[in-house]
Amino acid sequence: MQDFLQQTLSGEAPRKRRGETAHLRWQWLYHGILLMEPVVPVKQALVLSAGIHGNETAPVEIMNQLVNALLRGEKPLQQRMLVILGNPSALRTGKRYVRYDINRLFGGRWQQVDDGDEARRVLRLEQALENFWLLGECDETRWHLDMHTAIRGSYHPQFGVMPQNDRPWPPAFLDWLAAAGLEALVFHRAPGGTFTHFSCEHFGAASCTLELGKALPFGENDLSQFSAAQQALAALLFGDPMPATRVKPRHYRVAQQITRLSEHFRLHMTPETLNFTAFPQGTLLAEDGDTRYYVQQAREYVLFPNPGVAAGLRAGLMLIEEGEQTQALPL
Ligand SMILES: O=C(O)CCC(=O)N[C@@H](CCC(=O)O)C(=O)O
Ligand SMILES: [Zn+2]
Repeated sequence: MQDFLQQTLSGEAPRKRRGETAHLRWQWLYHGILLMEPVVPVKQALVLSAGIHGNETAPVEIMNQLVNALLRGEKPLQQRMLVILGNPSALRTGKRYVRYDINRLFGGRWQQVDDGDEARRVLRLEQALENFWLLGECDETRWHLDMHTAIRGSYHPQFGVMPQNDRPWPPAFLDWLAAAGLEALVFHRAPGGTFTHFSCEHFGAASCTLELGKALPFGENDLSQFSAAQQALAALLFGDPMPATRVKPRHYRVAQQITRLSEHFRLHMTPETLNFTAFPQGTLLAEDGDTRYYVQQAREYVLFPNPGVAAGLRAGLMLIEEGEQTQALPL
């Protein structure tokens, strides 16, 4: 196999399903799912995924360059690695999803939608992770980097969303995210069916959804904007030098979720509102029939505002910055 992305987009299985270079063995497991293992055993196991949303192409291009360099034998591999292109059908159409947003279906939620390609794909990805982590040694470190791009522009162009739990994050993981150029980290406690929540909750992985700029079609991305992330990935995968950390990421946590409940949902933000726009306490953010969403804390920042989601799904998150005053001020 010469090009993992082209192979995946073709919808065909490769003629040769396994192979090796001087540094590694690879095995094509299924469409968009590739196992790569160094010939010398290692103690790190990484799941690297992109294309969970079919219109988020920059991370797919970045990942494909790295993987193809490994397939050509040009680079050594420092991790046992499962490489995933999440939703091949959506990648082919250039749409976020075909029928269901698969990043809301992990953790068994795929069972709640009518049978379809995307529900089966989530089951396939859950099983792939299970096999991958089960194969490993129990003292392996487990990281999952799921790379996306955002629909809107952002005051922090590159940032991470991380499932929050009571375990401390490994310092090496936080250092890597900072070196990758993430300006902000958003900690989110409520599981929302995302891939990173699933890998963190079920396998104890250190997991992060990386948001690398704005969603654009294939061929329109300026990958030079992501040089820190590319270099940090090359350091992780190949053992290249780590880029210097330019800024320490700011930390936010989710204060409330805005949910679209019905077709009456109204979001009181313009299409130009950027991610991390701040709103003062008392601002009416959205309404849906009798339900109204207001800013509750002294100041909250919006993330992923999207009035067009299906009923029952997240239409935005409201954040507070760690260290800022979190008490509601008197009105
Ligand atoms: O820009 C948007 O509205 C969505 C970008 C995106 O796909 N973000 C992920 C975040 C996943 C997480 O919360 O960890 C998503 O919405 O699935
Ligand atoms: Zn996405």
